[in-house]
Amino acid sequence: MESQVMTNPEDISKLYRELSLFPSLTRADVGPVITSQYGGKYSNIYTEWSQRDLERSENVKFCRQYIVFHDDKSVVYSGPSGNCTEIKGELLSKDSPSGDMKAVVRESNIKGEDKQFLEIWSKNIKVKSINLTALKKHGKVYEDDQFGCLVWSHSETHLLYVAERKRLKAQSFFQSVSPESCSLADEEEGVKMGKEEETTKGEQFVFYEDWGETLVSKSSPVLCVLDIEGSNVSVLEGVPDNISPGQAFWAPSDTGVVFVGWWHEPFRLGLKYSPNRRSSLFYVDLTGGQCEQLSSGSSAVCSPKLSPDQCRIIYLECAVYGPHQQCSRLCMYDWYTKRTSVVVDVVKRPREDGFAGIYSSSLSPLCWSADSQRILVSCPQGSRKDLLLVETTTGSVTSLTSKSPGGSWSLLTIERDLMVVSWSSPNCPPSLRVGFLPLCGSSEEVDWVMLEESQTQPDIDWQILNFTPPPEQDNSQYPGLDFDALLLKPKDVKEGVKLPLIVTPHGGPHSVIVADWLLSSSVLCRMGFAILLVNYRGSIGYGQDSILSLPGNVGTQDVKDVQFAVESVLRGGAFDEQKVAVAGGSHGGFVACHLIGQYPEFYKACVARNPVINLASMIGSTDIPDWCMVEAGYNYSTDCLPDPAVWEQMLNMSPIKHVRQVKTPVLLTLGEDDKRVPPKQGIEYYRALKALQVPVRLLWYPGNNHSLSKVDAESDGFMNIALWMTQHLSL
Ligand SMILES: CC(=O)N[C@@H](C)C(=O)N[C@@H](C)C(=O)O
Repeated sequence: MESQVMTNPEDISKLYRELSLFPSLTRADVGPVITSQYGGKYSNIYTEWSQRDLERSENVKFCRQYIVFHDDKSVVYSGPSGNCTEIKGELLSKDSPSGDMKAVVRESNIKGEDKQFLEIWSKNIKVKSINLTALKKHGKVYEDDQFGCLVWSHSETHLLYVAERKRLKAQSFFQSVSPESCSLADEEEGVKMGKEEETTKGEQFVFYEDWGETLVSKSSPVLCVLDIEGSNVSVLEGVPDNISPGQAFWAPSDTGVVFVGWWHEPFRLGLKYSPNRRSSLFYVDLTGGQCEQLSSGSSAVCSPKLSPDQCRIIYLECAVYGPHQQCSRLCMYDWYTKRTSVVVDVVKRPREDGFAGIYSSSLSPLCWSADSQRILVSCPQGSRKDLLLVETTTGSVTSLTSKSPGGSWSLLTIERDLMVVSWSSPNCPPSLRVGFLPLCGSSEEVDWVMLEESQTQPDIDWQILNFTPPPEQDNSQYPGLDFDALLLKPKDVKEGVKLPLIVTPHGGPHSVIVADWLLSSSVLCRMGFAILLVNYRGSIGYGQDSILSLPGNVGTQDVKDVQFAVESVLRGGAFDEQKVAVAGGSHGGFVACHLIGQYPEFYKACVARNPVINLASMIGSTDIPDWCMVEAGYNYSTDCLPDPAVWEQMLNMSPIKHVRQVKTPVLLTLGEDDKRVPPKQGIEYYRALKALQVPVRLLWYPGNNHSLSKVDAESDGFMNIALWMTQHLSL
């Protein structure tokens, strides 16, 4: 049969290089309203983008500003102001509320040592640069999305951030005290500060727990405040010792600080992709150091945001343990009445109007309407990501984008009702758009204005397919659930050509693939493959029942859904059933390895990134042992001890159980530093396949964690995957 797939490595790498140029939006801030001398009103919009730089093997961050003239209801004129500028060394940055100042946390390597500085900029002057490393009030500043923040007080006199708690310098019992033992830089700083650094003996090899995948060496965060005038940093007192604080902001009138506190006793569990960790909202008073718990303490909360009128805090809440990502509750705490209300509850099944619930672990940095009555949330609704508008008094939810072209809408910010969003789809890289929020009660559509267009890829065709599982595969506890898949295929297919098909189940398993710009899928599609991305039952975005239907059924329900979707698509006749491959990462790798074990003749090539191979052996080494038990159908508690019956069940549900049947050549891509699904999982599969003489190739990426997303690992991984597919599908 004739093939139209690109097979030459030079051509493939050229195509990858071309499509990897498209940047993604990571942040936008709207500046204050300025009235021009002619009476026109405008605001500057600051945006940050991220782009792969294959030459430098790194992701580069750059910014670009735009000017938007408006009349508070609609955009009158807009355009870029100046070109892009690369941002280097900035860990965090934030303009003050008035827009007059900017704070930056910067890391700089001075004489071979990394130092952190907190800078204050005003007009064209860096007015302060405080050497946080030399101050030794705390360890490294947290720059991550989980705990990190950099927040101006309402008065613009103080800054709040999170850093690692200060640890005494550990020394050997046999350390001889000599001037050479401390570095010159330390000595100079010690002299400047007028004090010697305190040390402790016998603590050198003490184990410090951390918060797991992507949060390695983040163990005991503390809240820190800079008094800008006095250049004085203090670590806030009053936060309970058994709590790790983060996501902090200033309380109304700057009387104290509100934060999320995660309990870390009896031990820490991984937080990444895991918003189901016991946590609460807290308030710590600045004067007395008194700490008050604002939410129940029996749930998991995240992403609190204060309303513009400083009266209410909106936040997300879900159950502790259970599926790692679930349908969230949107809750509101009234600062003055101290009452909490549930604005939007968990949705079990999608409603008539299409609303399927809130699936998010972070609201955008600003998400309130100017009247402090409404909230904007961008989250998956089935296989698309929509912008939802929530009325906080009634809890009514309307979609601002469901009637717009399919794709993915992500809210970057909203300020004085001017929304800044990123939109993309499988054949269109991210574009930047702005639009005004319609007035309360109005059914007007948003008039989106494009600030930065992107290049549509006319050669890529995509659609969302819906599947109803056959009656024998219906879930008796959660009957009548269906699921979706995204299908990408080359637009122009020559007469008589049947396309090879790559099947991709996502990870999680409680996550989803939305109709977004997906680099590797778009390159594979441009090479000539069709790609089927399956949102099997258990994915988020389809109601809580769908999520709950999977735990206890992994390795069967998810696997059968994917196989059903593939076989249904093949029946259409457009694809070559002798050229079907499967590729997935993490739980997606678990599903992929199950598929080649359970359907040994079906798949001609398999790729698995950091796959879950054996739940029973993973539980002792992952940062999320609870996940292994929950997905195997058990409840988890921190005092669970090994139980042979549970281990047997976990083994029976794992892909390793079916390895003897495997015939498909397998490419494994593993991250040496993966804390989530440790690479020993992949090695277990590799050894079994070797013993069974099944073709297997293992790629080992040092310095990479679970996502294998460093630019060199990602690009090398892509090339190897593409060539593995072309080789084993005999293209
Ligand atoms: C909750 C979680 O991290 N689960 C992993 C086993 C997983 O499947 N991760 C997904 C998100 C991935 O694609 O890496």
